[in-house]
Amino acid sequence: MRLLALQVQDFRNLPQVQLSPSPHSTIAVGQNGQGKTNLLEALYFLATLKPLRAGRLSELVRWGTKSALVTGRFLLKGAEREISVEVGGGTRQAFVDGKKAPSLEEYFGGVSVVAFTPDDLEVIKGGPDARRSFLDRAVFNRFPAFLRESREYARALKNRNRLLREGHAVEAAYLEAYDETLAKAGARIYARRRALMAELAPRAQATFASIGRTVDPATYGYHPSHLGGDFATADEPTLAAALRESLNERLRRDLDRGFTSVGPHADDVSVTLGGRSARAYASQGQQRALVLGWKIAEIENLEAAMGFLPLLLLDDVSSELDPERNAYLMSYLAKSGAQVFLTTTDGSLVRGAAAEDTLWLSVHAGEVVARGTEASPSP
Ligand SMILES: Nc1ncnc2c1ncn2[C@@H]1O[C@H](COP(=O)(O)OP(=O)(O)OP(=O)(O)O)[C@@H](O)[C@H]1O
Repeated sequence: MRLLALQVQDFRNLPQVQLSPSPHSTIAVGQNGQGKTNLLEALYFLATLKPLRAGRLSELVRWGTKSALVTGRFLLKGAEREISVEVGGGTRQAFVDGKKAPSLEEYFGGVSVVAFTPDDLEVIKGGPDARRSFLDRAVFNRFPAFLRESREYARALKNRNRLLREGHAVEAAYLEAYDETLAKAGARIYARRRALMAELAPRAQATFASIGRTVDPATYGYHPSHLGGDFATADEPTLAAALRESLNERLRRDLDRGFTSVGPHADDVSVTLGGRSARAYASQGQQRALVLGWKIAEIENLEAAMGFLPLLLLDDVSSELDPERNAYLMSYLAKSGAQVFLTTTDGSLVRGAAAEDTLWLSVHAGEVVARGTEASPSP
């Protein structure tokens, strides 16, 4: 997969950007607050239809304008394909080769992207919400149908919660029908997350072992809470039955509280170092290495599953890592041959990822200017 051309119009502070990225590294350099992350976010949004930073869709549209448009021309398995996404009025519309996309699967069609941002540390430091959304981005990358499936689950959950808020007067048979839908959709989410973690965790553990500078092993795990039975081996109908049973058991409490307390929306990811919670015990540097281990595992896993590397977006990551781990990452990127977009306030930090054909961009007040293709940044 390769991005051949990118066009951005009225996305955040970027009025108009048109560029032909390098097959290897494209590096956007600029001072703080100029639009570097916005450029990566436009690309991430194009490839996933999800904002990179949490928030409302309307935040993506440049102030004073009605809609934003991002278009990318990709080379996928030897054929060229253009996808675009338009955001306006709080909704988004996806297009394939200029026509409305018939389905999300059709739209994604093999396009895949992995982003590294300073916010990724939330997977260690943040709460379960941040960890779930981190996990789900990886699940979606590996199984694009997950976007539709997780929406089905969210819809079923919203309906059930609405009923629960109506309280004990709700007819049991009515609620049972909702539980059935929720349990089936929930079982699919469990199975997708479990499949992703089974592939990813061993790779992430191995990468961490080579960059963590500690003999303590890392573990990355996903264990649904309040779910009986043997989660590791249960098939989907068994998972659905187990979830239905848990929903039943907690019904009285859920009716009192007005929301559903069990299901994939309440799960967490655990990251440990030397058998202890990484959040509580790992140092800052170790926490960063744990995240880096996950991300590199994600890239390798996608390459193994799809036969090609995803597009990589790195937002100001070099300033977050210590020199040794930064050098590791840069040489990994250069060796991997992946197509990479990096942002930085200081070009010298990412020079290790730059090849002869690196495209250097300068970003200032929403203007993105190509400074040419060269092996090192011009002054
Ligand atoms: N919808 C919008 N319309 C116009 N401008 C916006 C919009 N959303 C954000 N901005 C502006 O975009 C700028 C931030 O851009 P961005 O986050 O890309 O900065 P950056 O170059 O990555 O900076 P840093 O190095 O600090 O991370 C801010 O000036 C912000 O006010």
